[in-house]
Amino acid sequence: MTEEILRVENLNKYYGDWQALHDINLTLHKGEVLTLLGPSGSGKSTLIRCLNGLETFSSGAIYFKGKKINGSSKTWQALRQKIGMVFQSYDLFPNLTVIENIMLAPVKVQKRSEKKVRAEAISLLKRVELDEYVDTYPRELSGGQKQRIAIVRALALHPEIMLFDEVTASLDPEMVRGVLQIMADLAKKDHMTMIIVTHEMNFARQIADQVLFLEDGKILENTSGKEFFAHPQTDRARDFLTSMDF
Ligand SMILES: Nc1ncnc2c1ncn2[C@@H]1O[C@H](COP(=O)(O)OP(=O)(O)OP(=O)(O)O)[C@@H](O)[C@H]1O
Repeated sequence: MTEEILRVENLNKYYGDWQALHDINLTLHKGEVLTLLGPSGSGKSTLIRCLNGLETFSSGAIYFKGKKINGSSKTWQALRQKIGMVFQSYDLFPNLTVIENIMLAPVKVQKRSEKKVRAEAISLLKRVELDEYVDTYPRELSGGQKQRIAIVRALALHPEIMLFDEVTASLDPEMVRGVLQIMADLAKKDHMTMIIVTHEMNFARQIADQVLFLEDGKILENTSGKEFFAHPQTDRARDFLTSMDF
């Protein structure tokens, strides 16, 4: 069995009196890809944000490589370098160039050698075919390019797990494929451990080792990708797949 990277036990999350997540349990091993699927408002973003400390949770526990995460901000600060996150909105710093965006945290936070970080950033940019934009500002890039840079920026921190929250949702259709291809490459070639929230069902089917299907903050199905797409067990999941034209 490969190493356990992340385990969530009985996680509950309230916004005020209202419960957004109910008793969430999941386990993810090194190199596995988990996709979080479910209708709008089912709690996918809330869950992924709890996993990197952007949201607090009300009860339950999260373990990173077997170690329980205590909720202190210091613990999260250290952990966040191991947990790469890419959002729907690219969140690049507008006043920094592409290379400055990528190098900022590895140099300033991780205190790694500037020369090495730069060389690595350039090789990552080559990989996503954007090395000619090293000194460009984000405003001069397309949405798809910005999203590829956001992925590179997260990878430059050498994360042990990558979280992707609807990273193609605001992209023009012709930009989507390039971004999904990079994510597929990370899974297949780098064996990156990943959690992906996506509405791209064909992509999810290709990439998911594990699927969690959420509705109203509850896990209705937790199964292999193969099983979920071939034989969804619940009417809700079948309806969802139909509504996604799948
Ligand atoms: N900060 C907040 N305060 C109160 N309620 C919130 C907050 N954030 C999210 N919610 C509610 O929690 C529920 C789950 O939202 P969440 O964004 O996690 O769903 P989702 O599955 O990611 O949806 P989508 O696919 O539309 O992004 C929704 O009903 C939402 O309105």
